[in-house]
Amino acid sequence: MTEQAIEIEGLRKTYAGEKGEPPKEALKGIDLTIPQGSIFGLLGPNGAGKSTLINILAGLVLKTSGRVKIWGFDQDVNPRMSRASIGVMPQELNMDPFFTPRGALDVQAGLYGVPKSQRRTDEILRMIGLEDKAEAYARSLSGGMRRRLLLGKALVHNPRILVLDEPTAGVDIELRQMLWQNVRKLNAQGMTIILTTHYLEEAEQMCDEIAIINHGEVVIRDETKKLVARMDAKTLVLQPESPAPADIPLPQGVELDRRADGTLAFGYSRTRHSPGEILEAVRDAGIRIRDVNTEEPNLEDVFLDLTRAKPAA
Ligand SMILES: Nc1ncnc2c1ncn2[C@@H]1O[C@H](COP(=O)(O)OP(=O)(O)OP(=O)(O)O)[C@@H](O)[C@H]1O
Repeated sequence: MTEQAIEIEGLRKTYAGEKGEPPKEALKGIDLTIPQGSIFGLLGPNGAGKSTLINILAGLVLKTSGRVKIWGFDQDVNPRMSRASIGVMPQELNMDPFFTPRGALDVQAGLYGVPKSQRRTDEILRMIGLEDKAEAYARSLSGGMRRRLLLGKALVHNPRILVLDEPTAGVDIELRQMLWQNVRKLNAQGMTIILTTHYLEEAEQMCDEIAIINHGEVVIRDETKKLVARMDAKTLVLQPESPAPADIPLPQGVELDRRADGTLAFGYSRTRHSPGEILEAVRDAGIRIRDVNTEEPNLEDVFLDLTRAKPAA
Protein backbone atom coordinates (compact mmCIF):
# COMPACT_ATOMS: atom_id res chain seq x y z
CA MET A 1 0.00 0.00 0.00
CA THR A 2 1.22 3.50 -0.79
CA GLU A 3 2.36 5.39 2.27
CA GLN A 4 0.52 8.68 2.64
CA ALA A 5 2.19 12.04 3.18
CA ILE A 6 -1.14 13.65 4.05
CA GLU A 7 -4.37 12.06 5.28
CA ILE A 8 -7.40 14.27 5.68
CA GLU A 9 -10.73 12.99 6.90
CA GLY A 10 -14.00 14.89 7.19
CA LEU A 11 -12.24 18.24 7.35
CA ARG A 12 -14.53 21.18 7.98
CA LYS A 13 -13.87 24.85 8.46
CA THR A 14 -16.49 27.44 9.22
CA TYR A 15 -15.32 31.04 9.59
CA ALA A 16 -17.35 33.17 12.00
CA GLY A 17 -19.31 35.80 10.07
CA GLU A 18 -18.02 39.33 10.37
CA LYS A 19 -20.34 42.22 11.30
CA GLY A 20 -23.73 40.62 10.84
CA GLU A 21 -22.54 38.39 8.00
CA PRO A 22 -23.58 34.74 8.31
CA PRO A 23 -20.81 32.21 9.10
CA LYS A 24 -18.88 31.03 6.03
CA GLU A 25 -18.44 27.31 5.52
CA ALA A 26 -15.14 27.27 3.63
CA LEU A 27 -14.50 23.50 3.82
CA LYS A 28 -17.45 21.12 3.87
CA GLY A 29 -16.02 17.76 4.85
CA ILE A 30 -12.86 17.18 2.81
CA ASP A 31 -11.49 13.64 2.51
CA LEU A 32 -8.14 13.56 0.78
CA THR A 33 -4.95 11.53 0.82
CA ILE A 34 -1.73 12.64 -0.81
CA PRO A 35 0.85 9.91 -1.44
CA GLN A 36 4.45 10.23 -0.32
CA GLY A 37 6.83 11.27 -3.05
CA SER A 38 4.24 12.77 -5.36
CA ILE A 39 3.86 16.21 -6.89
CA PHE A 40 0.24 16.90 -6.08
CA GLY A 41 -1.83 19.75 -7.49
CA LEU A 42 -4.63 21.41 -5.58
CA LEU A 43 -6.77 23.37 -8.01
CA GLY A 44 -9.97 25.33 -7.77
CA PRO A 45 -11.52 28.68 -8.62
CA ASN A 46 -11.02 31.70 -6.36
CA GLY A 47 -12.67 31.22 -3.01
CA ALA A 48 -12.90 27.42 -3.40
CA GLY A 49 -11.10 26.83 -0.10
CA LYS A 50 -7.53 26.02 -1.23
CA SER A 51 -5.82 28.56 1.02
CA THR A 52 -7.96 27.52 3.97
CA LEU A 53 -6.90 23.91 3.41
CA ILE A 54 -3.22 24.80 3.06
CA ASN A 55 -3.32 27.07 6.09
CA ILE A 56 -4.83 24.27 8.16
CA LEU A 57 -2.04 21.93 7.00
CA ALA A 58 0.50 24.60 7.92
CA GLY A 59 -1.04 25.03 11.37
CA LEU A 60 -1.97 28.66 10.65
CA VAL A 61 -5.75 28.19 10.68
CA LEU A 62 -7.63 26.07 13.20
CA LYS A 63 -9.99 23.53 11.73
CA THR A 64 -13.59 23.33 12.92
CA SER A 65 -13.67 19.53 12.83
CA GLY A 66 -12.13 16.51 11.13
CA ARG A 67 -8.79 14.77 11.22
CA VAL A 68 -5.48 15.79 9.65
CA LYS A 69 -2.41 13.58 9.64
CA ILE A 70 0.87 14.88 8.30
CA TRP A 71 3.51 12.26 7.60
CA GLY A 72 1.53 9.96 9.88
CA PHE A 73 1.38 12.46 12.77
CA ASP A 74 -2.09 13.51 13.86
CA GLN A 75 -2.14 17.31 14.15
CA ASP A 76 -4.16 17.15 17.39
CA VAL A 77 -2.13 14.39 19.01
CA ASN A 78 1.35 15.35 17.85
CA PRO A 79 1.30 18.98 16.70
CA ARG A 80 5.07 19.43 16.98
CA MET A 81 6.00 16.51 14.73
CA SER A 82 3.25 17.23 12.23
CA ARG A 83 4.43 20.85 11.98
CA ALA A 84 8.05 19.77 11.60
CA SER A 85 7.09 17.54 8.68
CA ILE A 86 5.77 20.31 6.48
CA GLY A 87 7.17 23.53 5.01
CA VAL A 88 4.97 26.14 3.38
CA MET A 89 5.90 28.76 0.82
CA PRO A 90 3.08 31.28 1.24
CA GLN A 91 1.54 33.52 -1.39
CA GLU A 92 2.14 36.88 0.20
CA LEU A 93 5.47 38.62 0.01
CA ASN A 94 5.44 40.46 3.31
CA MET A 95 8.72 40.08 5.12
CA ASP A 96 10.71 42.13 7.55
CA PRO A 97 12.59 44.71 5.43
CA PHE A 98 15.55 44.78 7.83
CA PHE A 99 16.41 41.11 7.61
CA THR A 100 19.07 39.92 5.22
CA PRO A 101 18.38 36.61 3.44
CA ARG A 102 20.93 34.93 5.72
CA GLY A 103 19.33 36.48 8.78
CA ALA A 104 15.81 35.53 7.66
CA LEU A 105 16.84 31.90 7.11
CA ASP A 106 18.57 31.78 10.48
CA VAL A 107 15.56 33.21 12.33
CA GLN A 108 13.27 30.75 10.59
CA ALA A 109 15.57 27.85 11.48
CA GLY A 110 15.54 29.08 15.07
CA LEU A 111 11.73 29.11 15.08
CA TYR A 112 11.76 25.47 14.05
CA GLY A 113 14.35 24.61 16.68
CA VAL A 114 17.03 23.57 14.17
CA PRO A 115 20.34 23.53 16.10
CA LYS A 116 23.05 25.82 14.68
CA SER A 117 25.25 22.86 13.77
CA GLN A 118 22.48 21.38 11.62
CA ARG A 119 21.52 24.52 9.75
CA ARG A 120 21.91 24.43 5.98
CA THR A 121 21.86 28.17 5.44
CA ASP A 122 24.63 28.29 2.81
CA GLU A 123 23.27 25.30 0.94
CA ILE A 124 19.81 26.89 0.81
CA LEU A 125 21.18 30.28 -0.26
CA ARG A 126 23.01 28.53 -3.09
CA MET A 127 19.96 26.61 -4.12
CA ILE A 128 17.74 29.69 -4.32
CA GLY A 129 20.47 31.66 -6.08
CA LEU A 130 20.83 34.31 -3.36
CA GLU A 131 24.41 33.63 -2.30
CA ASP A 132 25.61 37.01 -3.48
CA LYS A 133 22.66 38.73 -1.80
CA ALA A 134 23.08 36.87 1.48
CA GLU A 135 23.89 40.06 3.39
CA ALA A 136 21.61 42.48 1.52
CA TYR A 137 18.59 43.98 3.26
CA ALA A 138 15.31 42.37 2.20
CA ARG A 139 13.94 45.76 1.16
CA SER A 140 16.62 45.92 -1.56
CA LEU A 141 15.61 42.55 -3.02
CA SER A 142 13.48 42.34 -6.14
CA GLY A 143 10.07 40.65 -6.04
CA GLY A 144 11.58 37.54 -7.62
CA MET A 145 14.37 37.38 -5.05
CA ARG A 146 11.86 37.71 -2.21
CA ARG A 147 9.91 34.82 -3.59
CA ARG A 148 13.04 32.71 -3.75
CA LEU A 149 13.72 33.64 -0.15
CA LEU A 150 10.22 32.46 0.78
CA LEU A 151 11.06 29.12 -0.81
CA GLY A 152 14.30 29.00 1.16
CA LYS A 153 12.46 29.77 4.41
CA ALA A 154 10.06 26.88 3.76
CA LEU A 155 13.03 24.52 3.54
CA VAL A 156 15.10 25.42 6.63
CA HIS A 157 13.84 22.50 8.73
CA ASN A 158 14.26 20.02 5.88
CA PRO A 159 10.58 19.08 5.80
CA ARG A 160 9.25 15.88 4.23
CA ILE A 161 6.47 17.84 2.53
CA LEU A 162 6.74 21.17 0.75
CA VAL A 163 3.60 23.19 0.07
CA LEU A 164 3.70 25.93 -2.53
CA ASP A 165 0.74 28.31 -2.58
CA GLU A 166 0.51 29.91 -6.03
CA PRO A 167 4.31 30.02 -6.32
CA THR A 168 4.43 31.36 -9.85
CA ALA A 169 1.58 33.88 -9.82
CA GLY A 170 2.91 36.98 -11.52
CA VAL A 171 6.55 35.86 -11.74
CA ASP A 172 8.68 36.01 -14.88
CA ILE A 173 9.59 32.98 -16.96
CA GLU A 174 13.13 32.77 -15.66
CA LEU A 175 12.04 32.61 -12.04
CA ARG A 176 9.29 30.17 -12.90
CA GLN A 177 11.80 27.84 -14.52
CA MET A 178 14.16 28.17 -11.59
CA LEU A 179 11.34 27.34 -9.18
CA TRP A 180 10.25 24.29 -11.12
CA GLN A 181 13.81 23.07 -11.49
CA ASN A 182 14.21 23.26 -7.74
CA VAL A 183 10.87 21.62 -7.12
CA ARG A 184 11.70 18.72 -9.42
CA LYS A 185 15.10 18.32 -7.79
CA LEU A 186 13.60 18.30 -4.29
CA ASN A 187 10.97 15.83 -5.44
CA ALA A 188 13.65 13.57 -6.96
CA GLN A 189 15.34 13.61 -3.55
CA GLY A 190 12.12 12.28 -2.04
CA MET A 191 10.27 15.41 -0.94
CA THR A 192 6.50 15.35 -1.42
CA ILE A 193 5.29 18.50 -3.16
CA ILE A 194 1.83 20.03 -2.92
CA LEU A 195 1.07 23.06 -5.00
CA THR A 196 -1.80 25.31 -5.90
CA THR A 197 -1.65 27.15 -9.17
CA HIS A 198 -3.93 29.08 -11.44
CA TYR A 199 -1.86 28.01 -14.42
CA LEU A 200 -3.53 24.82 -15.47
CA GLU A 201 -0.94 24.07 -18.10
CA GLU A 202 1.67 24.19 -15.37
CA ALA A 203 -0.33 21.79 -13.21
CA GLU A 204 -0.71 19.48 -16.17
CA GLN A 205 3.05 19.44 -16.73
CA MET A 206 4.16 19.29 -13.10
CA CYS A 207 1.65 17.23 -11.16
CA ASP A 208 1.33 13.45 -10.98
CA GLU A 209 -2.07 13.79 -9.39
CA ILE A 210 -4.61 16.54 -9.02
CA ALA A 211 -7.57 17.30 -6.79
CA ILE A 212 -10.03 19.96 -7.86
CA ILE A 213 -11.81 21.79 -5.06
CA ASN A 214 -14.99 23.76 -5.57
CA HIS A 215 -17.19 25.39 -2.93
CA GLY A 216 -15.29 23.68 -0.11
CA GLU A 217 -15.57 20.17 -1.54
CA VAL A 218 -13.26 17.90 -3.52
CA VAL A 219 -15.10 17.46 -6.81
CA ILE A 220 -12.54 15.16 -8.37
CA ARG A 221 -9.17 13.64 -7.62
CA ASP A 222 -7.19 11.52 -10.03
CA GLU A 223 -3.93 11.05 -11.86
CA THR A 224 -3.44 14.03 -14.15
CA LYS A 225 -3.31 11.84 -17.26
CA LYS A 226 -6.52 10.03 -16.37
CA LEU A 227 -8.26 13.27 -15.52
CA VAL A 228 -7.56 14.66 -18.95
CA ALA A 229 -8.40 11.35 -20.66
CA ARG A 230 -11.78 11.35 -18.92
CA MET A 231 -12.90 14.28 -20.96
CA ASP A 232 -15.14 13.14 -23.69
CA ALA A 233 -14.93 16.31 -25.76
CA LYS A 234 -12.69 16.39 -28.83
CA THR A 235 -12.23 18.82 -31.65
CA LEU A 236 -11.57 18.09 -35.30
CA VAL A 237 -10.08 21.05 -37.13
CA LEU A 238 -10.28 21.18 -40.91
CA GLN A 239 -8.78 23.66 -43.29
CA PRO A 240 -10.95 23.93 -46.42
CA GLU A 241 -9.37 24.63 -49.80
CA SER A 242 -11.85 27.46 -50.40
CA PRO A 243 -14.29 29.34 -48.11
CA ALA A 244 -16.84 26.89 -46.72
CA PRO A 245 -20.58 27.23 -47.54
CA ALA A 246 -22.86 28.75 -44.90
CA ASP A 247 -24.83 25.57 -44.44
CA ILE A 248 -23.08 22.31 -43.56
CA PRO A 249 -25.52 19.59 -42.42
CA LEU A 250 -23.87 17.79 -39.49
CA PRO A 251 -24.69 14.77 -37.31
CA GLN A 252 -26.76 15.83 -34.29
CA GLY A 253 -24.60 16.96 -31.36
CA VAL A 254 -21.60 18.01 -33.49
CA GLU A 255 -20.92 21.72 -33.15
CA LEU A 256 -19.17 23.87 -35.68
CA ASP A 257 -16.99 26.85 -34.78
CA ARG A 258 -15.81 28.90 -37.77
CA ARG A 259 -12.47 30.25 -36.63
CA ALA A 260 -10.99 33.57 -37.66
CA ASP A 261 -8.11 31.86 -39.50
CA GLY A 262 -10.64 30.25 -41.88
CA THR A 263 -10.48 26.78 -40.32
CA LEU A 264 -13.57 24.84 -39.31
CA ALA A 265 -13.49 23.42 -35.79
CA PHE A 266 -15.95 20.61 -35.14
CA GLY A 267 -16.56 19.85 -31.46
CA TYR A 268 -17.83 16.34 -30.79
CA SER A 269 -18.19 13.70 -28.12
CA ARG A 270 -15.80 10.85 -28.81
CA THR A 271 -18.17 8.28 -27.33
CA ARG A 272 -20.99 9.35 -29.63
CA HIS A 273 -19.31 10.32 -32.87
CA SER A 274 -16.26 9.41 -34.91
CA PRO A 275 -14.10 11.80 -36.92
CA GLY A 276 -15.00 9.71 -40.00
CA GLU A 277 -18.67 10.67 -39.63
CA ILE A 278 -17.77 14.34 -39.57
CA LEU A 279 -15.42 14.08 -42.53
CA GLU A 280 -18.17 12.37 -44.49
CA ALA A 281 -20.66 15.15 -43.69
CA VAL A 282 -18.10 17.74 -44.77
CA ARG A 283 -17.44 15.96 -48.07
CA ASP A 284 -21.19 15.63 -48.65
CA ALA A 285 -21.44 19.41 -48.30
CA GLY A 286 -18.98 19.67 -51.23
CA ILE A 287 -16.05 20.94 -49.18
CA ARG A 288 -12.52 19.97 -50.24
CA ILE A 289 -10.09 19.70 -47.37
CA ARG A 290 -6.48 20.91 -47.38
CA ASP A 291 -5.48 19.92 -43.86
CA VAL A 292 -6.86 17.95 -40.89
CA ASN A 293 -5.98 18.25 -37.19
CA THR A 294 -7.44 17.07 -33.93
CA GLU A 295 -7.34 18.86 -30.59
CA GLU A 296 -7.34 16.91 -27.34
CA PRO A 297 -8.97 18.31 -24.23
CA ASN A 298 -6.59 19.72 -21.67
CA LEU A 299 -6.80 20.30 -17.97
CA GLU A 300 -8.44 23.65 -18.54
CA ASP A 301 -11.38 21.94 -20.23
CA VAL A 302 -11.67 19.45 -17.36
CA PHE A 303 -11.49 22.25 -14.84
CA LEU A 304 -14.13 24.39 -16.53
CA ASP A 305 -16.37 21.41 -17.00
CA LEU A 306 -16.21 20.50 -13.33
CA THR A 307 -16.30 23.93 -11.74
CA ARG A 308 -18.78 25.89 -13.78
CA ALA A 309 -21.61 23.37 -13.60
CA LYS A 310 -22.42 23.90 -9.94
CA PRO A 311 -23.74 27.23 -8.69
CA ALA A 312 -22.39 28.75 -5.47
CA ALA A 313 -24.03 27.34 -2.33
N1 LIG B 1 -10.64 34.76 7.70
C1 LIG B 1 -11.77 34.56 7.02
N2 LIG B 1 -12.95 34.96 7.53
C2 LIG B 1 -14.11 34.74 6.86
N3 LIG B 1 -14.18 34.12 5.66
C3 LIG B 1 -13.05 33.70 5.09
C4 LIG B 1 -11.77 33.89 5.74
N4 LIG B 1 -10.82 33.37 4.94
C5 LIG B 1 -11.44 32.87 3.85
N5 LIG B 1 -12.78 33.07 3.94
C6 LIG B 1 -13.79 32.64 2.96
O1 LIG B 1 -13.71 31.24 2.82
C7 LIG B 1 -13.86 30.85 1.45
C8 LIG B 1 -12.63 30.07 0.99
O2 LIG B 1 -11.52 30.97 0.94
P1 LIG B 1 -10.03 30.52 0.56
O3 LIG B 1 -9.17 31.71 0.71
O4 LIG B 1 -9.68 29.30 1.30
O5 LIG B 1 -10.21 30.18 -0.98
P2 LIG B 1 -9.11 29.92 -2.11
O6 LIG B 1 -9.58 28.74 -2.86
O7 LIG B 1 -7.78 29.85 -1.51
O8 LIG B 1 -9.21 31.20 -3.01
P3 LIG B 1 -8.03 32.08 -3.64
O9 LIG B 1 -7.55 31.31 -4.82
O10 LIG B 1 -8.76 33.33 -4.00
O11 LIG B 1 -6.99 32.28 -2.59
C9 LIG B 1 -14.08 32.16 0.68
O12 LIG B 1 -15.47 32.32 0.52
C10 LIG B 1 -13.52 33.21 1.58
O13 LIG B 1 -14.20 34.43 1.40
